[in-house]
Amino acid sequence: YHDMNDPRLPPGPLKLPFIGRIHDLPIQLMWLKFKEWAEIHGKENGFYMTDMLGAKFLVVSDEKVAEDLLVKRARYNSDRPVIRSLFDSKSTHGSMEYLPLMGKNQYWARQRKLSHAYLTEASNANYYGVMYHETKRWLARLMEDPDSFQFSLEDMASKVMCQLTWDDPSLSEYCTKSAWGLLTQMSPAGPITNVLTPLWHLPFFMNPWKQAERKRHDEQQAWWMERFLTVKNNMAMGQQRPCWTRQYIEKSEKRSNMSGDYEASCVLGMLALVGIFTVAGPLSYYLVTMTHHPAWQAAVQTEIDDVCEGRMPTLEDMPRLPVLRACIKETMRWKPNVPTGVAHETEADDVYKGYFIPKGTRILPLDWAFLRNPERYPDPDNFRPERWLQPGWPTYQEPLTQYPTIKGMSSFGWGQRQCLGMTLTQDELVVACGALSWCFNLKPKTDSLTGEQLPVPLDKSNSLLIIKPDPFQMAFEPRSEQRKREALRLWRDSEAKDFTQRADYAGKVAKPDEVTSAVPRPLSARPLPSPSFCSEML
Ligand code: HEM
Repeated sequence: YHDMNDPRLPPGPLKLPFIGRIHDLPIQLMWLKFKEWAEIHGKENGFYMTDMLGAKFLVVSDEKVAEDLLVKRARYNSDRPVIRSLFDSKSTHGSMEYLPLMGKNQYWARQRKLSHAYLTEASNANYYGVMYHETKRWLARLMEDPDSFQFSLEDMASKVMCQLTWDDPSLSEYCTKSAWGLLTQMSPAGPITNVLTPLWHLPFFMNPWKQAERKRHDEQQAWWMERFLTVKNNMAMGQQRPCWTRQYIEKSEKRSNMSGDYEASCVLGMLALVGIFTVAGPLSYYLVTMTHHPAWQAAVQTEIDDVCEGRMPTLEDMPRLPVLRACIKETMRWKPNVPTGVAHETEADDVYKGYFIPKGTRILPLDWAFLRNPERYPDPDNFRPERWLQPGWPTYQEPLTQYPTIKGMSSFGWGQRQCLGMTLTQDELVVACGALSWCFNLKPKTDSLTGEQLPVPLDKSNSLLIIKPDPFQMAFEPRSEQRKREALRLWRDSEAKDFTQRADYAGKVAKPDEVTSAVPRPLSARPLPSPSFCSEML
């Protein structure tokens, strides 16, 4: 630790021997502290260095610096740091499991290529209509059971991913739980072993963290494999409709360089997981911002009514809905859901602006700081969608048929590791937020006892890598009886059509009385998947 305060290194808060600067870094809402330090130590350069238990962090608070380091110097700044509480998070030893966490290795290169191709193809095929179907289901659920909106919102995002990946929306609840398990396990605010990393190395028999992770990991891998094999079996029987897994088995199995079913089941499973909380985050914050800004809500509603003349908006309407896009984008700017950004790790010693950046440094592109830069975003602490709509604001861009777009936002990361889900996110948010504003007035809820409005908190969230607001209550008021009836009709029609199409595919005839309710039935107990086939992996 002798070089921790070495003057050749970028400046930063004074570090203590061994622990560096961990003692006053709160694990809760840590991006606030990171930005506070940026205002002191990174003011001049747009970056500063800190040290946590021997790991060096270069915290970047200026987008220009992120561009220099993560885009222009991407060749050696695109690795990932190891996540202690996962087994082989970087796939250094061939586990091949978590694409977004992989080191810059052969598995990452081929899985990224495949994921990119599938996401592009799905978007060209309009995601097979899945987003409309699931959005209509969600509207119906919100009418039947508005108080469960936080559950049904995540479930909607999960159903979209489960359908795209395996053509089976009934998997959504399990998939969300599985995604939550991985998200907590990989976050600094998750298991203590991500911060006090030496604890992870206790022997297995006396190591509760390793034991718990073994169980989580094995169940997840077994489930991914079970999903993969189910699609394969269905295909053999001629009963599998299009989805990414079928596409892989049909077209990519031979052509892609995947090592076999295990790797394929992982890249597909991971794709399903990664699209749940990422999309659910901005969607939850859209509810928050709309309840707090009724005037903007009204502006979105007016725009939708003018453009769509009473129909629910579709992706074809997107060019003519700039106010909706501005409110979505401003929501993501105001309440970013990956506020710390995702770290890259450097693979070579470097010198930047005269400072030494040693190999193995973790570069943290601090999205919270980028999005609150007052020069680029005047009045950064307030929700101001007009910054995307009116000339004179630094972020204004024409034509409004194309801009604002969330694609390319700093929130999606940088360079060779930039997010692959930007188009999917934009499309899903436009469809879902558009449908919400078409159907409901989003309002605070009134307490039935006191008659007072219940607060919708602005700053209460968890502190995982991908955050979401803490549970709160709000009201979904259909904009009119007629809109309510129309939304319910849309769902009934969509559900009946989906049922018939599935039944036709399976060679059966649909019976209308088998059509299910929008409110989920309790999940039957799932049989625990067997972990045996993959336990020898690690
Ligand atoms: C608002 C929504 C989302 C946000 C804010 C977001 C953010 C990010 C960020 C910050 C990264 C890391 C970038 C970097 O290291 O520089 C990332 C990577 C990734 N994202 Fe997203 N994401 C979102 C939605 C999605 C969706 C819907 C999908 C796919 C279905 C997706 C797939 C991926 C993948 C596969 C990677 C890994 C790329 C790599 O490591 O090479 N993301 N995302």
